[in-house]
Amino acid sequence: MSKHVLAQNQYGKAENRIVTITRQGNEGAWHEIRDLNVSVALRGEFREVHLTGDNGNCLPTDTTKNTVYAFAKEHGIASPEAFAILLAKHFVHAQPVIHEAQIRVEEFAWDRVSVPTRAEQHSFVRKGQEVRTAQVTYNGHTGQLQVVSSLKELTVMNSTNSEFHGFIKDRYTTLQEAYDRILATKVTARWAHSATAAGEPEFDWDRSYRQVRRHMLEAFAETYSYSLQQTLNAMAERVLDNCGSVNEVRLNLPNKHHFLVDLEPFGLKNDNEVYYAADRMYGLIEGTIHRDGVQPVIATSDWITA
Ligand SMILES: O=c1[nH]c(=O)c2[nH]c(=O)[nH]c2[nH]1
Repeated sequence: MSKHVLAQNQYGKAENRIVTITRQGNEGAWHEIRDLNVSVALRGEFREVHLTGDNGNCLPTDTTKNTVYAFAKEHGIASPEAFAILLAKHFVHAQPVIHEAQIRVEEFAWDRVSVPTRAEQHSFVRKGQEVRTAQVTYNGHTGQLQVVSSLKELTVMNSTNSEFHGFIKDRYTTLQEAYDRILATKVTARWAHSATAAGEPEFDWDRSYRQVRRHMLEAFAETYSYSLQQTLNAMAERVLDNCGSVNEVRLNLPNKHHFLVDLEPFGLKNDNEVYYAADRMYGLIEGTIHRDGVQPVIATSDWITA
């Protein structure tokens, strides 16, 4: 007889990151997305599992994860609550040893990028304001005034119009070529203003910020992308083409990978609908684009993380 008591216990797979795309309208060009973080906790007859090593009552956490992704395909995600109810009932009804299931869902909300083109059908910006910053350096000897504006934490996604193929293949390459993938990134952008703009007493900094932000978003949404590097260049060029006061743009773009979940083992076909949103590792694409003849001033050594 043990002198210790196994009290409350529960287990399951936590933080299943899942993104779904539902295609509607004309040729499925109108995309609806849902972006969830789903955690499963099962309670029931798990004494043996803890005390003797007999796993006869143990539904693997891996299975709970697979169920989340398979249910997204089979039933869709109507709402966090509806999806959680489906899952909770499934676990309890499917396995007599499971008496209670608790499903926790976080949903990340997205707005459409509003652009005057059809890109709004598949381009999204995550809800919540980005962080705006400014760095001003004034040299008393030279009188030089340097203004670098920036934004960070601006997360964007294109649910189509992104491909990646034709890359180098060496003996370590396993990446498959992609002809329709999700392209998502959390933008950190810094841009340096010309000395003329910086010295202008009436310069409208708020307006300038809004313009730069809008042009970057529009370029992200409207660029049919063959790499995040190409999108980076397009975003910076759009700003330089439209914002006369900006001389230089530096972008740090983590490639927030979304992997198509293999649903074949469950007899389900994944038609680019259900994705696993990985938060690590991530590709990190960085670069500076400046006007010809201008000396770049923005630091290239900052440590940016996704
Ligand atoms: O847009 C991309 N650029 C890359 O350099 C790269 N490398 C990779 O594995 N995936 C991607 N995607």
